[in-house]
Amino acid sequence: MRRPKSREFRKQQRVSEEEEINLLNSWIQFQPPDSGSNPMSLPPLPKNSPVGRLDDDDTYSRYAGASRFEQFPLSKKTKDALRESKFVVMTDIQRASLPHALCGRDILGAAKTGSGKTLAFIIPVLEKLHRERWGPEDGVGSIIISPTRELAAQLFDVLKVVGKHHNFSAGLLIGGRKDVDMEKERVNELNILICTPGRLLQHMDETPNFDCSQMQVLVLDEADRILDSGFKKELNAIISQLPKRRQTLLFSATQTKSIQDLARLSLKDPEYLSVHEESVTSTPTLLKQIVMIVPLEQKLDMLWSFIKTHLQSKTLVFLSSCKQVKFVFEAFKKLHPGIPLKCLHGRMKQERRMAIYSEFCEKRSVLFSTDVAARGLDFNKAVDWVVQVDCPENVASYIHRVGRTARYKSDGKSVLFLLPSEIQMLEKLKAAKVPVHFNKPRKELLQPVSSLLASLLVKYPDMQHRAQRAFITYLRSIHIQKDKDIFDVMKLPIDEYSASLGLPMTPKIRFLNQKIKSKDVSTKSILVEPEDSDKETIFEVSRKKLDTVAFKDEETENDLLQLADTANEGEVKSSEIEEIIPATRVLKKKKLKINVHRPLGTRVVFDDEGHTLPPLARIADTQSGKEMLLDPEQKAEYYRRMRDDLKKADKEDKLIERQRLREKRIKQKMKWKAGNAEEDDQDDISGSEGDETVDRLHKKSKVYFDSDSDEGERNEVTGNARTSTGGVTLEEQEALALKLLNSMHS
Ligand SMILES: Nc1ncnc2c1ncn2[C@@H]1O[C@H](COP(=O)(O)OP(=O)(O)OP(=O)(O)O)[C@@H](O)[C@H]1O
Repeated sequence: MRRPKSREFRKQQRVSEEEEINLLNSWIQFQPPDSGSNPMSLPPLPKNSPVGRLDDDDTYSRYAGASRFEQFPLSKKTKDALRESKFVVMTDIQRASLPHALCGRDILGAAKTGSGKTLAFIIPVLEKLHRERWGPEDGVGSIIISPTRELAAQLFDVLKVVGKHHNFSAGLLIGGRKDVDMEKERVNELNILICTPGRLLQHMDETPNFDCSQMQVLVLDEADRILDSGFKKELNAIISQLPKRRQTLLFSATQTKSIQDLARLSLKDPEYLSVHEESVTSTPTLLKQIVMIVPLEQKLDMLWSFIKTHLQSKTLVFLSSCKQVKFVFEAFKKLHPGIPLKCLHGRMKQERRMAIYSEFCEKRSVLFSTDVAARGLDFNKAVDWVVQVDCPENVASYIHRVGRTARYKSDGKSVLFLLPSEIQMLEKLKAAKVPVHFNKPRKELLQPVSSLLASLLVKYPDMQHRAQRAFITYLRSIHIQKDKDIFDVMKLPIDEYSASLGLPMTPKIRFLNQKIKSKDVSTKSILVEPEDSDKETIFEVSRKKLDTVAFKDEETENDLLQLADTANEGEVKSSEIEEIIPATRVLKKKKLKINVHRPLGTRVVFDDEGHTLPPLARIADTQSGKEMLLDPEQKAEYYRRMRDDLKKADKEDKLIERQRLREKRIKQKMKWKAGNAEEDDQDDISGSEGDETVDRLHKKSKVYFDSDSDEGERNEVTGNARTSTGGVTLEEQEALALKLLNSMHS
């Protein structure tokens, strides 16, 4: 009951003060009511002050030429915070948008990445609520929506810095946080919400009495992303619950001009401010952008070589799926490149995601990421390199990814690996005013990694699963791309790619089976067979002799990348690309190694035609006989049972691997205990307790896991309970299979 009264009171108060407030325009000495001062007794107007409402064109033009925050009619609290944070001179987008935003107009703001768009909407939000004398009991006054959690957290940090002298309450509402109940209790007390669309909608749907009917300013950061189809449903639902009378601010480096998109937001006579539209380039001027043609099967070699030759750089690597990120990160980590590696993707727990983000801000390292890190993130301005291993889905995505470096006044570099079949991307970049240098790598610095990966996959069976998943998801990501001019999964050298990940055999790709069957010409056919003399030069982009110019920077000596032809920027012809010499399949050179330590039951068996057979298939073959397989019904039954057996065998393999890991951990624990026991021995000669512990540990090590549990999650069960959970030993498994086959045979 207190709230309506309070709003009513404020309304009356506003009416009575309107003239004065309008004149003062809250630009100095204004104390909000909750600071303890009497709101009715505003300080007198300073003489000759630049007074006047900001919502008339006269006043707008008065401030349009201002270049420093100090010159703007902002509240003292905002000004103080800006000055303390060393924000003195405004950037182009701030200078262009602030006068309009402070007048209460709707804005569509577009400016290059790293050009200060965040302050261009945080300041108007603070000023609007400040002028409205917004207090805790007024509830939600502004909602700022960001497409990703990390970006939302970053915006929250900026808000805390610039709004530190104000008395507003603000909340960060993002998915993946467990304290949603606590949020529900407090969300109505918050004045500024910074949120991701999903979490905001969750509160709108679930939080009792969640009220944003008084909201004044709605901000969409990375507006084109939030308005695109991925967030369509959420955004429509959100908009339907917001008051129509509001100010709406949309910002992005790649702004949408789609009438349909904008219509959904019911903008009122918006100002379209694209401050860099006339600029020669659509990317930051201090950004050096390189494109290299890298065949799919050599991407990891190239990435590995890049990392090894840029150990002093902070590098952000983009891959197209979580599973690729996981695989490349885990595999490279095991190979110890000599620089810390990190990974970031949407499947990680939120706390971990935030921790990785902060760590990467602080330390020189290589961060492998999906597009969760593509937009808005400002890693302390210090990313040296952005490496796009997989081609972005479109030019906008390219611009945002490279925009993680060369922010504000810093410089930066980026490199994009393009497949020969993705050459059309160059045309699109050129059309979008993205200046790229076409480079070829220095082959003497290349360090192939595929054979190392193959060994890794033998040593760590779980890595094989990761590699398979990475393989499939990459192909799927290409398959589902909309832009078929660039992405064509049928042009990919699938077997070679599989081998380059270290996989012994190409995994089955169900979604492509039909297509692949009908594919009679592989991509190899479009590649020209190299002449003998060229056979080793697998990374030559063209056989044409080009004058090569070294890329001049502090890392020139070690630089893997070589500028092929500066005059050739973005103008590589497809005919040249077709001359790329195909790589020899890595596995051909690899010596066959037999791993005697491989766990029982995991040996790969091949049939006469070279196809892999599951462990039990061989037994089936010897036990069954061909006649039985000729009968269709029996055959179907046989296959069904065989499938069940294979599932069991697969579970068994997983179980063994988990057990192996667990035993390894226990051994380590024992070692550690033994170390401690040695120390203890000096005081306690009997040492019996230590022995008991070891014994206990031994007993404990005989555990079975429920193989249906999620990856990484284990449900331990005791030996007695194992049959009830489906845990069986390998011997039992094989005996069962034999029994089954015998019974079928008889
Ligand atoms: N007026 C200013 N003076 C000094 N530094 C500024 C100013 N405005 C912004 N910056 C700094 O510039 C960097 C980039 O700003 P911001 O993150 O707002 O860019 P952006 O345009 O939103 O980029 P993106 O398009 O990638 O989201 C930040 O580190 C920010 O602190």
